[in-house]
Formats: sequence, C-alpha cells, structure tokens
Amino acid sequence: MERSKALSIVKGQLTEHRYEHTLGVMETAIWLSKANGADEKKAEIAAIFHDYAKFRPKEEMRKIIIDQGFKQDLLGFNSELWHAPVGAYLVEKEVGINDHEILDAIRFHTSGRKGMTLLEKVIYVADYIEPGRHFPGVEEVRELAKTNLELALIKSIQNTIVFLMKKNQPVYPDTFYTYNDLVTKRED
Ligand SMILES: Nc1ncnc2c1ncn2[C@@H]1O[C@H](COP(=O)(O)OP(=O)(O)O)[C@@H](O)[C@H]1O
Ligand SMILES: [Fe+2]
Repeated sequence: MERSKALSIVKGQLTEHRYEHTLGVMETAIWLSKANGADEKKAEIAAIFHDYAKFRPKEEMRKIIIDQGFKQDLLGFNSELWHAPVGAYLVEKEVGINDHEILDAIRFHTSGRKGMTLLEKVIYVADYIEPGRHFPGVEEVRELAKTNLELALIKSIQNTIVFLMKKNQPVYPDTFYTYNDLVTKRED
C-alpha cells in the first residue's frame, strides 16, 4: 500500500497528537530498518498502523480479545495493552493488510514477546524513541539505537518494566519473557 493511502486511512482513527507520533514512528522505523537490514516497506506500513486501535472503546477491544481467542490473560492487565493485538486484528479485517510480519509487529509492539523478529524490534524501538517522545531515559535509548538495536531494545524494555514497578503497577508477564529472552541470548 502507498504511504499516502495508509496515512489517510490511519488519520481517521487517531487524534492529531497520536497522528504526529505515528509520523515520528514511521520515520524512525525507516532509518532503523536501513541501519539493521530490515524490510523498509514493511516497517513503514507496520509503523503507520501500529496504533490503529488506540482509541477503540474498551468494550469493543475486550469483545475482540474474547471472541478471537487472543491471550485471555491480557484481560487481567492494563487495558493499554489491548490495542496492540486488537490493532493487528482490525488492520487485517478493516484495511486488508494480511502480511503476517507486519501484523505481528503491530501485535507485539506494546508487550514484546519471546523470540521477537527484526521487524518487531524495529517497531518497538521506533515507538519508544521517535522524536516526539520526551521522558526520562529516552535519550539514552536513542543513543544506543544509533549503533545497536538489540541494546536499545533491552534498555527500553527495562525502562518500561521499572517505570511500571515504580508506580506499583502490575507488569504483564510477556514483557519479562521478552527481557529474559533478550539478555539470555546475549554473550556479553
Ligand atoms: N508489560 C506491561 N504491563 C503493563 N503495562 C504495560 C506493559 N508494557 C507496556 N505497558 C503500558 O502500555 C501502555 C502503551 O504502551 P505502548 O503501546 O508501547 O505505547 P503508546 O502509548 O504509544 O501506545 C504504556 O502506558 C505502557 O506503560
Ligand atoms: Fe501503542
């Protein structure tokens, strides 16, 4: 799909602020793809649609998770996690995108998962560091991403877990599995 068409579709789903964020994720995902040998076109489309379901009503998302048999444990955690798998589902159903690599990059952009693909890593990190993001620790991850996508991903996942824990918030366990998988595979 052409970038302009994809952007016009997603614009109707998002607030102005979230659309600006999406443009930042798109640009960042393209440069991360170039730097790491990922598929630039898939990264562009996954980035454009990653937050497609962000503003869907909670009850609509809950129903999709139940009816489609997605991981039911999601329902016991922050509903902020739901827009990722629901987005993958709706982007296929409503937009007609059926590339599984793109859909998985959308599906896992919030929680991560054990065994993330290169495209999933690109989208996760791009979402974290796009130029519109301003929070403690983001600059360190931006610096890491210039030379090492894997280390940038580990740091962003650590930050997310620590951020939630500092607020005494529950942490969806797949994010721990993602972290353990990434640090176990490393040799240094
Ligand atoms: N493992 C987790 N458990 C609970 N909440 C999480 C987890 N990982 C991320 N979140 C929360 O989900 C929210 C949405 O994350 P994300 O999709 O990455 O960003 P965005 O707000 O740009 O859509 C964030 O508030 C984040 O803190
Ligand atoms: Fe998101």
